[in-house]
Amino acid sequence: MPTPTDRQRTVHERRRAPRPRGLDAVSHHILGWFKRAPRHLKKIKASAERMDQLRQQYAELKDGTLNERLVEMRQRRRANPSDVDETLEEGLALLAVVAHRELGLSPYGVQLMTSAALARGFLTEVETGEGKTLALALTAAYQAWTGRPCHVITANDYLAGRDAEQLEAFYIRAGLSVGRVLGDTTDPDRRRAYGRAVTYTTAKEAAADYLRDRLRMQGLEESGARLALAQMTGAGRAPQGEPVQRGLYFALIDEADNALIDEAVTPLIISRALPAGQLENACAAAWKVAERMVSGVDYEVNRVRKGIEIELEELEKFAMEYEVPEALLWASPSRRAELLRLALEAREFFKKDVQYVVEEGKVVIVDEATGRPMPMRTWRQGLHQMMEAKEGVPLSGASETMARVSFQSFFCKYENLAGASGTVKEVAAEIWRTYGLPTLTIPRHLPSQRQSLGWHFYPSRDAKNQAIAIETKARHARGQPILIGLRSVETSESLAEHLVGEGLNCHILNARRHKEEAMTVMQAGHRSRITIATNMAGRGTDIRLEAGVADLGGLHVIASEPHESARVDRQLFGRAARQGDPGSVLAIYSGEDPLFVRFLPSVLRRFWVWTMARRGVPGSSGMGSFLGKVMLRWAQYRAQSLASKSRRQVMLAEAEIGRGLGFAKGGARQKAS
Ligand SMILES: Nc1ncnc2c1ncn2[C@@H]1O[C@H](COP(=O)(O)OP(=O)(O)OP(=O)(O)O)[C@@H](O)[C@H]1O
Repeated sequence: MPTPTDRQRTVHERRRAPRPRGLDAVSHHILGWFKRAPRHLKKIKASAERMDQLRQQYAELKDGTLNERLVEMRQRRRANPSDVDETLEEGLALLAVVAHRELGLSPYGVQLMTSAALARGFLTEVETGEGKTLALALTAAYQAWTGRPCHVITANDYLAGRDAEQLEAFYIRAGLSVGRVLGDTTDPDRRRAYGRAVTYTTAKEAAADYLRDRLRMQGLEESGARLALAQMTGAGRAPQGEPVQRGLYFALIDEADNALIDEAVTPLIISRALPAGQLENACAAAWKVAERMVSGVDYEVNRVRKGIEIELEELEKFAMEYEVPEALLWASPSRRAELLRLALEAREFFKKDVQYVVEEGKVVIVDEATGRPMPMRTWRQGLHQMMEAKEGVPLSGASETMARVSFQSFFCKYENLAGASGTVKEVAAEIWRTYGLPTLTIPRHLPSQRQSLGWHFYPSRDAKNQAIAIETKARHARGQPILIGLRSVETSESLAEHLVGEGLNCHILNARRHKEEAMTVMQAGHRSRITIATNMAGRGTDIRLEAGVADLGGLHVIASEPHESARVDRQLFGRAARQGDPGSVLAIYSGEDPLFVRFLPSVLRRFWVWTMARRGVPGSSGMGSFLGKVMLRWAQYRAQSLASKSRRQVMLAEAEIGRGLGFAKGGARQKAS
C-alpha cells in the first residue's frame, strides 16, 4: 500500500526506473531515456514471450475455469497491489485470452510488450495504428484488479466514449466495471463513472473533477489517498458534498505527448461568473480605438513572438482619445493601455474559422492541435471579450477564479503514471525531465506498407490547391479513398469549394461539423470517398478500409498544411496503412502556408517562393523538394524551440509561485464553472 510519505515524494522518485548518476545523468537529460532503452526492451520482450506461452495454455481453458482463474488473479492483485513482478505475466496472459474471447482480438506480441511496459511505468512509443487502445485496456484491467481507480486518459470525448463502449464486454468478463466521463456527463453520472473500476475520460475532465473535488473538500490536504479515505470513511466530508473521484492512483494516457507536452501548460480553471459590468464596457471601448489604428503606421506586429510593438505612451495617446464615462477600468491609464494592446492582439493574431468559430452568438475556441471546438475554454481575461467585440456578439462578463491547476501539475499528482503514443521521440527528453517517465520504443507488429510519396512545395496557395485537385482526381478515378488533412475550418471549407468546382464531391470534418464525426470517419475508408478534415481526423482516428479498398492501394493521405510540430504531421500520416494494410501519404505545401509565414525570416521565404515560381515545375522533385524540406524543418525547429521555451518559463513561474500558474501569452485556459 502506498503510504502518505509516498505522496510527498517527487514524481521522479516514485518511478520504478533507477535514477541515472554522473555523466549518465547528463546524457539522460539531453537524450531522454534512449541510452538505456535496449536493455529494458530486451527484458520486456522476454517477458512478452513468456506471456505468449502462458496465453497458449490458458486458451485451452474452458469458460468456467477461465473465470475461476480470473477471480483468483484479482484476489492476488488486491492482496498485493505493488507486486507487479509476481503477477504481471500471468495476469496479462489471462487478459489476452479474455480479449480474444470477448472482442475477437488476440493481442499481438508487441501489444503484450506495450502492456507490460505500461504496467512498469514506461511511456511507450508505438507506431500509429498498431493497436494501442487494446494494449492500454489490458494494463488498465490489470491495474484495476488492485481495487484502486484506474483512469484511461484519451485525447478527446469522442475517443473516450468510443473506447469505453467498445471495450465494455472485455472489462465485464475480467470482473471489472467501466465508465466514461465526457464533457456533457452530469454530476451523478460522473460520480457513478468514477466509482467504476476503470474510467475513460479526457485530461480536461479528470483535472476539472479533481479541482471541483478540492473545492468540495476545502480544508483537507490535497492528496489522492486522502480523497479516497474521506470517501470511504465519510470523515472530513465537506458540507458541499462528497468528492466524485476516488483518488488519483493509476493514469494511463493515450496520445501521451498531446496531454503531457502540447496541453501541459494550459491552466485549467474553475471559475464563477461575476455580475455584468466594467470589463465589457472597457473592452468594447478598446476595440473601437483599435479599429482606428493602422498596422505598420501606428504599431508594428511581431508575428514570430505574437506580439504588438508600440510604446506605452503611444498606446495611451490613442486610448485617451476615447471617453467611456461608464467604464471605471478605462479611467486607469495602465489598464487602458493594456486593454488596447489586447484589442490589437485580437485583431492581428486571431482569425475567425481558424482559432475560433462563432456558434449560436458565442465565440467558441477551436483547439488547433485536435481541430475540435472547446466551448468551455476561454482566453485570458479581456481577450475573450475583445474577440466577442470584434465579432459583434454579446460580451460575456468577467469571472472569478476559484481554483486552478496546469495539466502538468495535475498528472504529477497520480501515484502511477504511464502512457503511449505514436509520436514521442522528439519530446522524450522533456517528458523525462518533467515527469520522470522513461520512454521505450516498441517495434512494429508487421512491416509498414505505407508508401511515402514525399513533399511537394508550391509558391502560392492557389498553385497548391490546383496540385491537390490534380492528385485527388487521379486517385479518385482509381477508386482509392482520399483523406486531405489541413489546419483550420477556413482552409477546409475553401479547399472543398475548389474541389467541388473541379467536379469532385467531398465530405468535410471540422469544428463546425463535429456532430457528423462518427459517420464521416466510418465512411472515410470507403471506395472513392474524398474526406477533407482538420486535425479532428488526426490522433486516435481509426479509418477502416472497405472490403476491396486494400487492393486499390488503401487510404491515400494528402497533408496540405504543415503543423508547427512534426509530431502532428506524423499523426496525420498515421491514418494511412494501419495494421499492415497498404496506404500512401503525400505532403503538398505552399510557401504561403502559415508555418512558413510565421517562422521563416521573411526575406528568405520570399526568395524561396520566388525561386519556386521561376522554376515552372516548382518544388516537387529533386533540388526543389530538398530545399522545401530544409525550409520545413527550419520553420518547425523554430516553432518548437519557442514552444519549449514558453513551457519552461511557465514551469519556472509555477515552481516559483508554488501553486497554480499564470497564463501563457495569448494562450487559452480551460474553464469549468
Ligand atoms: N490484436 C489485434 N488483432 C486485430 N486487429 C487489431 C488488434 N489490435 C488492434 N486491432 C485493430 O487495429 C486498428 C487500430 O487500432 P488502434 O486504433 O488501437 O491503433 P492506435 O495504435 O491507437 O492508433 P493511433 O496511433 O492512430 O491512435 C483498430 O481497428 C483495431 O480494432
